[in-house]
Amino acid sequence: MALTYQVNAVGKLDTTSSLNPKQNVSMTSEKVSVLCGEEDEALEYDDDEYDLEAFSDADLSCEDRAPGFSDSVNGVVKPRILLMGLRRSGKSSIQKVVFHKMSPSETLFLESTNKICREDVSSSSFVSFQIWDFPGQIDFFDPTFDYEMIFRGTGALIFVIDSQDDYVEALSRLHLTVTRAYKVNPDISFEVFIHKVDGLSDDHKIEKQRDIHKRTNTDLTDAGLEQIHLRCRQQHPFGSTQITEEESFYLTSIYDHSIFEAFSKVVQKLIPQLPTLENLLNIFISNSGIEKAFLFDVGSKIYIATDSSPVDMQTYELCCDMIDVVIDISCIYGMPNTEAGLPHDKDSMAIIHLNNTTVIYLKEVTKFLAMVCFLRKESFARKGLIDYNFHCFKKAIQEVFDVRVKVQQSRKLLNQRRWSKLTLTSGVCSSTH
Ligand SMILES: Nc1nc2c(ncn2[C@@H]2O[C@H](COP(=O)(O)OP(=O)(O)OP(=O)(O)O)[C@@H](O)[C@H]2O)c(=O)[nH]1
Repeated sequence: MALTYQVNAVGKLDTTSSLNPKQNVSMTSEKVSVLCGEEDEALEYDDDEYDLEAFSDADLSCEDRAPGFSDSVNGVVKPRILLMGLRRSGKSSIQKVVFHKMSPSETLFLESTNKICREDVSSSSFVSFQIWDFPGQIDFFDPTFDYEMIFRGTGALIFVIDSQDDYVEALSRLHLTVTRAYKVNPDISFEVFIHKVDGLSDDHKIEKQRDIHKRTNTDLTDAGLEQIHLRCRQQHPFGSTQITEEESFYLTSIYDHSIFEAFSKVVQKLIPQLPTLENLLNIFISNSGIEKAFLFDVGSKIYIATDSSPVDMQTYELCCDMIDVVIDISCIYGMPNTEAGLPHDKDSMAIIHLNNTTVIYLKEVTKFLAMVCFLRKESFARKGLIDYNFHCFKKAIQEVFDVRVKVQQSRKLLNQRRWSKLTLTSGVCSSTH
């Protein structure tokens, strides 16, 4: 997919004119690749669905180890993220809003999922995983549901709880899911989305979060599984919410940015290069007079890394708004007759001056990643220095990519060798029979 749009949006944004986060421009082109039978055979479909029974040995043989970003059958690295929860808790809506740019109001018309929907999200080299959306009524005791196979290859399990409903049943289902999954794969990162919080007051939200957090961990301790302690978000003493490293409970809604921010944290936990990226961002901001920098996957508005200073929701929301502005402007005024895809290319950049002397600076890093920085107007006077440091940062990121590609290639080669050895041995066996 060639990206030939050019975006050089430079303008002033008044913070009082807030942008509607629900007006997203459709611009991603996600693909679904289905691994079928043979090792290197990957078919591509647009959104497909699979029966529980369809998870045959072929799938199992594909990913029967704990996944990493460097693990897969055809050499492409795809950790699994499972979306589980009771019926109508909002699983499909989350997936559609975050990865398909569906407007939240359209999710009202989504039909209930009755099969597992599996999708590849491969928008950048760093953001590359599979999402499996499970139907609400899944039964662990159903013999056709091979949960061992599913959990064995899973990186993160997101359990969605409808906060507007009674959550007693959801908590017992969460407990069952976590205990089963942990037994099969203790490396899974468990994430709980306390969802649909748009209908709750701030006090009510915090109260529910505390209650769910407490009950979940009490149930786990009672079951002798205190080692799976799920952590809660820290509330800053001055009211703002700070995002902590190890949290597992997120207050989410598809009607604001909370769902994107929560997904960002889930995805970050699956990126092995995260400390390197964070370190590079720290070096970059400290040498450039920048206050905060994010590395964004432009298509999904997931931030894959930021420097080590705390993130507050307002800053994150401003970044999302800026990306929307850039994409909207480039969709309207970008080069015509280009292929469908991200209207974002290597020359993309945008500068927004807020009326409180803050400048937000967006610059392309790779064709799918962009850096969004916050800095004071005075620091922006040294734009030349910032651009030079950014150039060095970009080079360093490229090196991280290169190392990853090399590791992937050598793993693929190793797999192929093992595979040919195996077929050779079985060929020798059958010929001696
Ligand atoms: N208020 C509110 N409603 C939401 C939110 N997310 C989803 N919904 C609504 O919840 C309903 C159920 O959403 P789905 O995404 O179909 O739920 P699901 O968990 O996939 O349901 P099953 O496929 O039956 O398992 C829809 O009407 C959505 O519009 C949210 O954040 N806030």
